[in-house]
Amino acid sequence: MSNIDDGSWGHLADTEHFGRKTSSSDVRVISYNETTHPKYVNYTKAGHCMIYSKQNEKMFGLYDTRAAVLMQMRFDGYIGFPGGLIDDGENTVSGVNRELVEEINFDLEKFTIKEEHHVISHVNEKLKLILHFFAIEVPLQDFEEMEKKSLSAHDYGNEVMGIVRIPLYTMGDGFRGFPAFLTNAFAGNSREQLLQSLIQRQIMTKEEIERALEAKAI
Ligand SMILES: O=c1[nH]cnc2c1ncn2[C@@H]1O[C@H](COP(=O)(O)OP(=O)(O)O)[C@@H](O)[C@H]1O
Ligand SMILES: [Mn+2]
Ligand SMILES: [Mn+2]
Ligand SMILES: [Mn+2]
Repeated sequence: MSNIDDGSWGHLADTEHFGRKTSSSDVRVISYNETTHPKYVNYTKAGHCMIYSKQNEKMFGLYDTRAAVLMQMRFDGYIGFPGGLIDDGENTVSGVNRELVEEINFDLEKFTIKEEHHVISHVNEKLKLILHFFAIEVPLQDFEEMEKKSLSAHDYGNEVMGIVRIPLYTMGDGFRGFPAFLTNAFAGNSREQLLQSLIQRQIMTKEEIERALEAKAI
């Protein structure tokens, strides 16, 4: 008998409310250095990172793969990026690097997330939560190495239920592939972070993203 109905959150209780779905109206873009303003000193900060490797392979000889992009199936059933809550007093990028080591066994000897990898930050006034987002491009060989190493990450099998690559192509029926992927439940504002960075890192055009968002299963 599963224990989901005992209502307890255990040690998760102090952060579980951050995981609840919020409407996009509660979240607005904020500049990275604005987040260092004293009024945000009591806000909880989180940082997540998109690791990707551009590639021009054709899937089944038909569909442009564009890039290998790493996301994860989380313990809460949402899809999200590796990363997490920055500890009190912890430097933001140090916190992101720590979370990447915990969650995907990131090799800090090879790559470290720096402020130059920053893509966008959002603030959720309601939750008093700031969500920093980074993206780092790596060679495909290193990307594949990371995927393998992620299986022996400390949080593999608890916070992280596995990693996924994202299908960035749209198949013949106009829906399966990327549009179908976007119908998943996403953690925090990770869906927005994904779309923003695909455009910013020139993996997809704004028009392609809009088409994917409008596509309907037939
Ligand atoms: O990929 C993401 N992008 C943006 N926000 C996320 C992502 N994953 C989770 N979040 C939000 O940030 C909060 C903390 O992230 P996470 O659950 O990864 O922390 P942890 O790894 O330290 O436990 C989550 O409760 C959720 O609201
Ligand atoms: Mn954490
Ligand atoms: Mn974590
Ligand atoms: Mn996490």
